[in-house]
Amino acid sequence: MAPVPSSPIKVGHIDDVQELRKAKPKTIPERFVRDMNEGPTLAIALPSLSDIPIINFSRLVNGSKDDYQTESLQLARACKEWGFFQVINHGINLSLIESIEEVAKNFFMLPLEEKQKYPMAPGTVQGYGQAFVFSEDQNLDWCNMFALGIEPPYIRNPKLWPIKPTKFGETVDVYSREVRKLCQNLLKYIAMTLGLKADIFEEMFGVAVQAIRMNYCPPCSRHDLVLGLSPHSDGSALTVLQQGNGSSVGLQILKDNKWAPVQPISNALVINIGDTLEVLTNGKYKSVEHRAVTHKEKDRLSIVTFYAPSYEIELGPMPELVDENNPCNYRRHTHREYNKHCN
Ligand SMILES: O=C(O)CCC(=O)C(=O)O
Ligand SMILES: [Fe+2]
Repeated sequence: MAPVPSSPIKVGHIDDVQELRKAKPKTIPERFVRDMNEGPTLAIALPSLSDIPIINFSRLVNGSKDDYQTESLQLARACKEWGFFQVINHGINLSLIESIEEVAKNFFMLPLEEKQKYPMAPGTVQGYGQAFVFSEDQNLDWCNMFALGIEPPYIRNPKLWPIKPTKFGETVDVYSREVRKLCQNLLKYIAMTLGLKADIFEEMFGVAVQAIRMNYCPPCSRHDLVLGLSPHSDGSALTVLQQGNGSSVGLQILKDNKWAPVQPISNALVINIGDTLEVLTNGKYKSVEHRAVTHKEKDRLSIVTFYAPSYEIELGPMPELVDENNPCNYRRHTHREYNKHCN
């Protein structure tokens, strides 16, 4: 997570979107209104469920040699051509998937005063509010967010850990430990698809940085005018995204310069390659832009884990992936340096 900026910044008035929704304003406040004609359009031939690669994790871990090879090829294709995939049989207990969703939803349903006990200070990324608002004239997303630093322990801010719902902290901790293991394992299989030794990333990353963000987008009567989450790519190495059961279809990823919706698969997790892995792989694996749209009647919850190397590690394309046919495409930087500019 980005360090706290040293000078205070002015972000202007930020409406809480759940409160706005309750107040049913006749028009959407201007700061939320986006120019939907700007940028890429929605894909006409929408991808079907099977288009965005699905990785059966248990076949990578416990499958026969053939299973492993098929799945591993699929994983390589996903990282190269899509930057996104959905992982099934990931080994995280269904009850934990349900519990994190329940505590997240219950948190967002608390009265505003309760949630505001954990405010996200302007320019910072932990607590309740809207992340990435850095100026008074910036557009806002139709989304409430709650974010916490998880690992290493020094990025935790105990004052921002809610005491309600009662099981919140405990559930976030248990869930985050499981997701951390999944990230470490996925990175092993990803390394092997590149012909690298399995623990290359683990050795390189030091004590990896991990953060969780919960996004809640209430329905919006003018969903054609607002965005749940602006287009961005993630600064992480890997991102693990859990889409709420019964939530509206909101995530869209950029594919061939068109927005392609990701159809949720029950109990699956969506994984995407972040900027850090794109740099390390010298651009072989892609960090793809994505956004979230809102729905007229349905709300949407997503629970997102960002997994990245320690802030102190210097990052650049791995020498194994640079040669005369693949010249170095990125300059070296530390993860901390990178986080000053983006997330
Ligand atoms: O809510 C989603 O589907 C997208 C979340 C996301 O991209 C993020 O939090 O970085
Ligand atoms: Fe993202």
